[in-house]
Amino acid sequence: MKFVDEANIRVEAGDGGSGCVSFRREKYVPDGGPDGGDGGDGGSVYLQANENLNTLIDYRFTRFHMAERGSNGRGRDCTGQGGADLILQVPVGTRAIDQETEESLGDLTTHGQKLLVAKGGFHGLGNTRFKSSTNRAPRQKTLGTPGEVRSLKLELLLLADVGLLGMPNAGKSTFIRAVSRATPKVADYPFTTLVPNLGVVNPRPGQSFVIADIPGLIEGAAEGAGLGIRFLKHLERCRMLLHIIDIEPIDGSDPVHSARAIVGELEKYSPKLAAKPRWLVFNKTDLLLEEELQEKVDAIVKALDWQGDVYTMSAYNRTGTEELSIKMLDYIKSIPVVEEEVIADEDVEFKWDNYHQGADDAFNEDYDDDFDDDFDDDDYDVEVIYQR
Ligand SMILES: Nc1nc2c(ncn2[C@@H]2O[C@H](COP(=O)(O)OP(=O)(O)OP(=O)(O)O)[C@@H](O)[C@H]2O)c(=O)[nH]1
Ligand SMILES: [Mg+2]
Repeated sequence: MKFVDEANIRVEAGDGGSGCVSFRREKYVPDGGPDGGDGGDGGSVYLQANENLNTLIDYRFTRFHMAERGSNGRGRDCTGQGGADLILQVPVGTRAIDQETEESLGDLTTHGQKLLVAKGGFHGLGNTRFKSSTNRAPRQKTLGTPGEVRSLKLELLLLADVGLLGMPNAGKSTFIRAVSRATPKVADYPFTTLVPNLGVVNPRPGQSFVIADIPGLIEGAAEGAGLGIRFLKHLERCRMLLHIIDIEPIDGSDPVHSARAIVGELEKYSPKLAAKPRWLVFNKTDLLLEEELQEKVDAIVKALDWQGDVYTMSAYNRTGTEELSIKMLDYIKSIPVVEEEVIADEDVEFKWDNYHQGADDAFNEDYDDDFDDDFDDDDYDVEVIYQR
């Protein structure tokens, strides 16, 4: 299945239905009062997280999504029907960004979570709402307000506890293969991994965590070198990072230089991500003799002036990988869960009182005392008068 982690869509909420101007006309009731109903509210557009989905591919094909318009009000005090909401299902881990303002509207991190992305229009008022002691046959009504329209960028962020970081060929995919059932491609050329992979690591029965393998980073990635840094966004929700360093690069490059480059790119991408707990893991220990190994590790750690945790492993031979998994599990359990900032579902609240108040004031200004039977030409389009 193709892995799509970004999609641009346009969402349009429904407009509110207009109010109606109508008067009660029945046999023996020749001059009944106003009975024009309000319009219905327009439908809103929501995103809803669904754990059964894992890509945004559908949104590449269908880009326009519209909720229903509210119906207009009708005579006999009939309120127009509200437009149905449109609920778009997206994978858990989706982030919605407003393309114009670049503002994040929210993250959908739990199954079933809903996020309002375009609010439906408010309904217009029928002429019944405008009746008063001084105006018993009002011919005012209001139009519904337009629904919100937004261009959205959807981004799927993988939800993993541990993120793997490192140069191409460091052995990230080999590591995830060693500790989980994930089987990403492994090869001796850079940029083997082109899309992120997730693996579930199960070091002890009933206890597991998720690890994310992303494409390798190189110097200048922030400026677009290699595959760039866009995959780093998948590490934003990780609780810790594992920086994998090839201790004996086949191309003879300096591991210290490479490690610094990775940290530099990380900082350029996001200081918040760079501040996450990070462990150094030296891979490919099988290529060195034991004494040589310790010496080299010490030298690199010293050159990097690294104070944090250091581990060594051979992902290929699977030496040291199990111990590392157990250490990660214990560490993840020991750190408090940082609650994701969940933007609460916004209630669609309509300020009926004020709205009505405003209409009333406008009416009082124009129509005080002497009743004027003129009405706007606009009113004709929904005027309904029942006569028998
Ligand atoms: N000798 C030895 N080779 C290893 C070890 N781990 C990985 N390799 C080799 O290193 C090469 C690259 O491994 P990958 O796992 O594809 O590296 P990667 O970090 O995922 O690379 P990209 O996906 O390109 O970023 C492969 O040829 C692996 O067989 C190890 O522990 N020892
Ligand atoms: Mg890889």
